[in-house]
Amino acid sequence: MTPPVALPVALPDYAAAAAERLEAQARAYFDGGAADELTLAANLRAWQQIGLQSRVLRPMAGAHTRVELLGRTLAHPVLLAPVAYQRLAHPEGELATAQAAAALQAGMVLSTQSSVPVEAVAHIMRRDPDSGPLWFQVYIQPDRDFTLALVRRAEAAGCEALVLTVDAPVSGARDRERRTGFRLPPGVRAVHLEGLRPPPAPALLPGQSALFDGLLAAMPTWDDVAWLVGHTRLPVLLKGITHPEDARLARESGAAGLVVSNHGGRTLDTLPATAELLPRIVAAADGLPVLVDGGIRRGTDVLKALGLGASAVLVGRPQVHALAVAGAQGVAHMLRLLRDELEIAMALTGCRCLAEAADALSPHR
Ligand SMILES: Cc1cc2nc3c(=O)[nH]c(=O)nc-3n(C[C@H](O)[C@H](O)[C@H](O)COP(=O)(O)O)c2cc1C
Ligand SMILES: CCCCCCC(=O)C(=O)O
Repeated sequence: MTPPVALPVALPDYAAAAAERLEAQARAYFDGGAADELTLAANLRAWQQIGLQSRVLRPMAGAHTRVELLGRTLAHPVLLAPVAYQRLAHPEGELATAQAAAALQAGMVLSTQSSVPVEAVAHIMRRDPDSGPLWFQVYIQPDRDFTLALVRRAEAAGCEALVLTVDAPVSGARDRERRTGFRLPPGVRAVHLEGLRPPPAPALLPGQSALFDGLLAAMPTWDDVAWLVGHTRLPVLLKGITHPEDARLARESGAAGLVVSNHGGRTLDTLPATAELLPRIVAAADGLPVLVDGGIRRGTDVLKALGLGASAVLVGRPQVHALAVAGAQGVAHMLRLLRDELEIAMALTGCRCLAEAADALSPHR
């Protein structure tokens, strides 16, 4: 007899089921972190270690999960983080993810390194009048004109914000990927970067570093943030902020919001967990909306993040796990699970709206 197929009932179930389906290289790419993966593990653990406080007998009729973000009312505070190359997980890739995001009214941030073009993803999101916003994640390329042309495509497609990722001028030491010899298979590519020519390799003088004087010489600085803000009508959020002083510089450069992120533990290993970093960044942001990602796997994690001052959260890996297991339906189910868990957590903490989330945190945490 065939054993019954266990239906995922929580996000970790999708991670386990995806691990059985994905080939070793894709799994290393999606699940891996940098080096010893200490930050990757810390992200998960830190949310778990924050306690909540229950409240009883509160009237909950009319309670809701709505939040205000960049001038829009969102049905709930969960967005899909930019995750590159989703066609590695499922043939429909980001198109399936967009279908799910639209159905579950979740905002979606499309990666510069998406395996499906922004126009096609925007078309899917637009078909649903209740869909959440589509934002476009930008990696500034050495060729600034190329970057700007990509920004124009995102604007024309109807994206409502740009998310400039600033924490990955270079890939982290991705040991897991290297152990499997990770390579993109034929047919999966960064479609937005087609036609981008790598800059000519500079002739290095003796003693110069191929990283600092080669690759990084054309990488963005704070001046480029101001440049991007000045060249688009869209709000620009900076993703990858972990230091309060960088939060201040981001405000000065014209950022409309921040994402506290350590790239899901994929860049600098031993960075603290985002749950630990969040309160100081919220304080330094001085009213700018602050989003957070990294290790969000439970509705209770979402409530804790909002309790610590985040305006919304993003989930990364869970979307590709669910995509690998059941395509668009899987991603929609994963989002539904997270939202249901958030509502349960709010009910049990007596939290009628997310503006009250701070009261849900345990004073003993
Ligand atoms: C496979 C994978 C690809 C990613 N690609 C991008 C990307 O293209 N751009 C970006 O800004 N962040 C990227 N990230 C980072 C996510 O946006 C997000 O910060 C991180 O996944 C959040 O942690 P979580 O996976 O624990 O939810 C990627 C993460 C993963 C796991
Ligand atoms: C130089 C870093 C490029 C990484 C592109 C995709 C990504 O952000 C990730 O895999 O993580």
